Amino acid sequence: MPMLLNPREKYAPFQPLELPTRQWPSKTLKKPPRWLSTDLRDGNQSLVDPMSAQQKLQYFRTLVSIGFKEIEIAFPSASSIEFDFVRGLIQNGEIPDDVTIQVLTPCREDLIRKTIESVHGAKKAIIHLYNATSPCFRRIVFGASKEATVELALTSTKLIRQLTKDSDSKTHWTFEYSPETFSATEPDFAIEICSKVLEAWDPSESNAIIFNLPATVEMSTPNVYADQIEFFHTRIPRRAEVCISLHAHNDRGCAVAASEMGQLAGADRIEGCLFGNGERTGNVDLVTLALNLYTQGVSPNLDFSRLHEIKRICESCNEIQVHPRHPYSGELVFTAFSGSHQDAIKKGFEKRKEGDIWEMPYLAIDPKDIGASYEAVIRVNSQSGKGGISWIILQTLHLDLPRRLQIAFSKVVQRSAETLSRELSGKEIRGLFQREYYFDEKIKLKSYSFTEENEKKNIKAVIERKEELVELAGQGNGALSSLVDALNRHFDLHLDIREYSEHSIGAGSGVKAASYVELVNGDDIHWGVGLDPDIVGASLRAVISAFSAIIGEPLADLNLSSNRVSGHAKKIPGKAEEVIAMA
Ligand SMILES: CC(=O)SCCNC(=O)CCNC(=O)[C@H](O)C(C)(C)COP(=O)(O)OP(=O)(O)OC[C@H]1O[C@@H](n2cnc3c(N)ncnc32)[C@H](O)[C@@H]1OP(=O)(O)O
Ligand SMILES: CC(C)C(=O)C(=O)O
Ligand SMILES: [Mg+2]
Repeated sequence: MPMLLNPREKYAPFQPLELPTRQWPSKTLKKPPRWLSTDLRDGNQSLVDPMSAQQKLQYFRTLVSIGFKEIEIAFPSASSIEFDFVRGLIQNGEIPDDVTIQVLTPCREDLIRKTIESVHGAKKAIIHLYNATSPCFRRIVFGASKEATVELALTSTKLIRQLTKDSDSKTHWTFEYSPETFSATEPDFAIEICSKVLEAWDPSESNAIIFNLPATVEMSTPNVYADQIEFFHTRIPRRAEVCISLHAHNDRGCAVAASEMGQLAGADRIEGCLFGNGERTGNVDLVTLALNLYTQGVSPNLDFSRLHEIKRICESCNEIQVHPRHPYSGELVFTAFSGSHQDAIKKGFEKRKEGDIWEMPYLAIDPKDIGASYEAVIRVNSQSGKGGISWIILQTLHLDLPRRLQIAFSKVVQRSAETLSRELSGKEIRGLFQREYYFDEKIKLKSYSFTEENEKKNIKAVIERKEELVELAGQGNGALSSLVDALNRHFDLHLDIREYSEHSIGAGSGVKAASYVELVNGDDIHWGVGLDPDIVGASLRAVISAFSAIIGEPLADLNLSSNRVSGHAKKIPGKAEEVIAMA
């Protein structure tokens, strides 16, 4: 039997550079970077089927509407689709004056010429040149020495300079150079090659050269990348004429952290893709980076206030779905199913006043800032508790349930969720509530009147069930107790009120009263809910609602004069499925 190699023995640890002078760990992010979207280049080149021209155009317009001012639109020498797309944008006047397009080229003369030809007539363009600089690539991919690697970059830079800023073209040219595989390149060599490219291009402060320092593959922990960036930032000559750009891939899942730490370490610009699309595990997610800034009180200068729509467009163009747990944009990221989370969020919303600093249990940002409603925040399944369930009732029916009613109703919902083994929708929960507490209005309060006698209230009421009218009469200290007395006398019951509360719904002429009554009849306990424009009417209806549940059967089927209704209150008549089907 051959011995299995322990995979650990296959890998050598990445050697971080020594940087005892590092400053970045004690810094914080205070301003947004320059953003570049490479969705239409790095994102596009990694798709199973690259986007059609139509899809690229839709994507481009979306990026512009978000507010991107620098957009890498293509690798023009790759295919006629890419080349023609660039031409189309320019010729059809699709590029706003404040947007600069960027195109990528390798260090090959024919491909450089084709790339520059593609942007002919553009008002502003960034020509982005790359060659790999790490020992692994020099040795394995190019078979090239350091000198040859520098020479390749220099020859290409000079050619680009000659064809662009030294030409009589009217385009405003910016140059970007990427030492591809920077994250695996010797830091001194990265400085050496970039310094030579810098001299060859000879930028100015007003039109800086962009050095894009990619973590083409993430090699180590994000702090190691940040050290590499700070090393570069503090040693590259003519720093004022240099823009340091980051281009982090996500092989180890740390691209966001690496890009944030890289900014602390001195970077000015970020390249990435929406929702983290891009080669392999993707480029850094620009949505996450931008919205992370919001949570620190920094405006990213990108508009994600309609994130759902942006996501839909990207999913259709990339033909890749955004994961439901993806930060900020995933379908489930603002949703709490579990009881204690729901309870905390409900309390957070109750205590929050308009204009307060956002301080919400479990919610990093206000869903409204990305165009999401609060409806998805609380969803109910068998792990949910009273807090979340009563929040849904408050949001949808405007009923602010008393605590003991919350507990009672959450048991009803819990049973349904367990029976169905799935989430219940808001509509289903509303249906259960109406079914349980309005009792389908099987027994209705038709009319009532009061007279006073010796500080007591006498009630005469008529209730109806299936067109049968029943006249009741009773006496009590108040309206509720007189109706309870009338029901007890007529149906030979021992009803008593254990708890009562009320509140108004709405304001002005449309105001309504909501009343909640907990009735006890021996072992049977049930809540009733009443709604009426009048507070007394709402209270009486709440009593009838609880009474209906306690007797648990249609009124006509009772032996009205003698039989006590026995057994427990009827909570959910029939199976949960039937109730939900009725809701
Ligand atoms: C990290 C990145 O994302 S870099 C961007 C990668 N994007 C793409 O590759 C998408 C578009 N690419 C293409 O359409 C094609 O690869 C082309 C048109 C550029 C070149 O196609 P081909 O000529 O068929 O070559 P191929 O695709 O095999 O490319 C590899 C060759 O380019 C060389 N090469 C790779 N990178 C570079 C570079 N930056 N500069 C110069 N040459 C390079 C390789 O060493 C290899 O050379 P060899 O053929 O002498 O061994
Ligand atoms: C071309 C470069 C910037 C690149 O995409 C990478 O290194 O990941
Ligand atoms: Mg890349």
